[in-house]
Amino acid sequence: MRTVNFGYILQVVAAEKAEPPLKIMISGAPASGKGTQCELITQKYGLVHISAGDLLRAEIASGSENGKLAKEFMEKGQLVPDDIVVMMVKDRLSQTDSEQNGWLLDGYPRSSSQATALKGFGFQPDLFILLEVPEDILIERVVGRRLDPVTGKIYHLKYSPPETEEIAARLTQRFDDTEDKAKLRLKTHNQNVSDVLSMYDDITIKIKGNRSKEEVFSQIDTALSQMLQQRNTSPSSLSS
Ligand SMILES: Nc1ncnc2c1ncn2[C@@H]1O[C@H](COP(=O)(O)OP(=O)(O)O)[C@@H](O)[C@H]1O
Repeated sequence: MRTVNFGYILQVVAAEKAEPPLKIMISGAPASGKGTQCELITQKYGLVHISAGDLLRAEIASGSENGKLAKEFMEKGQLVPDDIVVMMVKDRLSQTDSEQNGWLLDGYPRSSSQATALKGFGFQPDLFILLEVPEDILIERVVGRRLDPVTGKIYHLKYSPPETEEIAARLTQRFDDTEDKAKLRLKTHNQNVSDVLSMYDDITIKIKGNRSKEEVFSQIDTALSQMLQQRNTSPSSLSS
């Protein structure tokens, strides 16, 4: 008589019942707090953080032709052409870790054509987070922003200074974090944000970003945990 492997069957059933992982987009003007909030969100929810800006900086560091071309646009605070950015992001979203753990897409889409392209590949977010911060605060944040190349942690010389002298000594500044370049990036953001929002207006939450990082995260955390709760009590999960 064949023995039934109930353990395997339970695993299959559990896998089928498992909720699909969260898919989140976070958007906002330069220095609106996307990177800082992504650190906190990924720590708590285990999503894969995919930053279009980081992918582009890695491309520049690799010395590739695309990287060289991308840097020309980034130096001017302009959007890097879709034919470079779209495939980079689509390929990263398609990787197993993003599919299994869910993704937190940072700084993409930045135009309606990018949003349409991603939708064409079958990527649709559950939630679109827009961080909103007054422009004068943004400029002050950009010029004081520093990065720790060892940990990837983001600091601000005035608002979030490094914990030790050792960290302070190794901090770097992004080549596009000057006041002039920040104003160009801000102009680019303002030119595109309403087109992008119109693509996700039914799943968008707007969050005031001019508060402590903890207060901003608390509002995002509430939205994400409510979303997970709704999923677990939604008719589909009850019936399945
Ligand atoms: N989705 C995108 N499409 C085109 N260019 C992008 C995109 N995301 C980032 N970039 C380029 O990289 C630069 C840095 O982006 P990012 O690291 O997200 O910083 P920030 O959001 O603070 O401007 C942008 O100014 C732009 O030139």
